[in-house]
Amino acid sequence: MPETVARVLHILLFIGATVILCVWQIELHQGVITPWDIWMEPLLAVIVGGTGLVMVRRPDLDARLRPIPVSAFNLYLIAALHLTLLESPGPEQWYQTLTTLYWVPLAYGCAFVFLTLPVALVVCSITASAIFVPMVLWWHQDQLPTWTWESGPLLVVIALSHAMYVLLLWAVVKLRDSHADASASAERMRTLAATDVLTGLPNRRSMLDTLHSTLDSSRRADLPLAIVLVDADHFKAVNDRHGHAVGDAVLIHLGALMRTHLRSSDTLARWGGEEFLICAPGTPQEAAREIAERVREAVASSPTPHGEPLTVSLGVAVCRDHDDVDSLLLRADRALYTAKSAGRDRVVLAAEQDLAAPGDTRTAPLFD
Ligand SMILES: Nc1nc2c(ncn2[C@@H]2O[C@H](COP(=O)(O)OP(=O)(O)OP(=O)(O)O)[C@@H](O)[C@H]2O)c(=O)[nH]1
Repeated sequence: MPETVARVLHILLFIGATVILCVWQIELHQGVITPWDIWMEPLLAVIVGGTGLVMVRRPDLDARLRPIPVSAFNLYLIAALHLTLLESPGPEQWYQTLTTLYWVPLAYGCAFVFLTLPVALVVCSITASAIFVPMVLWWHQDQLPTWTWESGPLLVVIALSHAMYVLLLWAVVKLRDSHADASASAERMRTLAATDVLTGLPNRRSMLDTLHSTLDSSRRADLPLAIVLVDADHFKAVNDRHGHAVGDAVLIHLGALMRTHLRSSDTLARWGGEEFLICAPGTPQEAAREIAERVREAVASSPTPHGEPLTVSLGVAVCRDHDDVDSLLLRADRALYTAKSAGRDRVVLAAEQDLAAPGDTRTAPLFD
């Protein structure tokens, strides 16, 4: 996102420099250019385009460079207007004043696009004051000789329209910021809703979404999908002996430890209580067994927060043709149950267990 913003600003600067050069050429050819614009317009184009170039080459300087084209543009307009009023008292003053004034809202816009809101407001106030205060004073003292009596009301109308531009820009920036805030807090809420508070891992709800989408994509790509249900052994005893807080610390340790032994493409979630679930896309049966064994060994051999040995039992299921998420989970759960019954601290594959006990109909409730 910040790169997109930077790219848009670079494009704006290059287009801005090109437009200034076009205006310079048109005014030169039509003979309506002022003596100062003969050099001020190309100088402005060089500053604007040059800043864009430096920004592209040195993105680290972006924030420091942003005020340069904005200040140059605003200062140019203030200078051009004052020079027009002081140095060009002929009939062309009217034309030159108005052509300068209609560029000023663009300078306000640049301030809001390139600078922070408070700085932009300060820049716009300075520009508007530097333009309108002397003009009104001169008009009031009848020092604008070629202007007719309509000049006064016209000045007021233009000043009001400029105030409206600034107000509108302020409103747009405020709306944009509040939209960005709302998007960020919606994103935060989405993350919170999908995260287990204790371990920071994806929670059951989020894992169910992952399972459904991974099953679909694995089917489409004709890739194997394995899941591993992991359950801490005798965890109740940890709580009973060391207290719930230590039990919590053990669960956090378990989640972090297992995460380090999985690929980045695998998802590890807290499935509930002392149960974790691994979703391993693109994993056939033997590889799934290896993952489960690796996790089991890592847990058994790592120091624990409560200073006692900790083991886990694991049930592995690889998706078959007719499996859906529920049946896959059920097979992993049965394999885990077998691992527990067989003495814990072991890995059981659903496929082996299906063969060994085809009549097993244990159907523990899997979903809340
Ligand atoms: N500290 C802590 N304990 C939890 C949490 N969630 C579940 N538990 C505890 O985990 C224990 C699970 O106990 P059991 O279901 O009997 O299982 P177990 O003692 O691990 O025995 P087996 O699974 O049969 O090896 C219970 O005492 C729960 O209170 C949690 O978030 N924090």
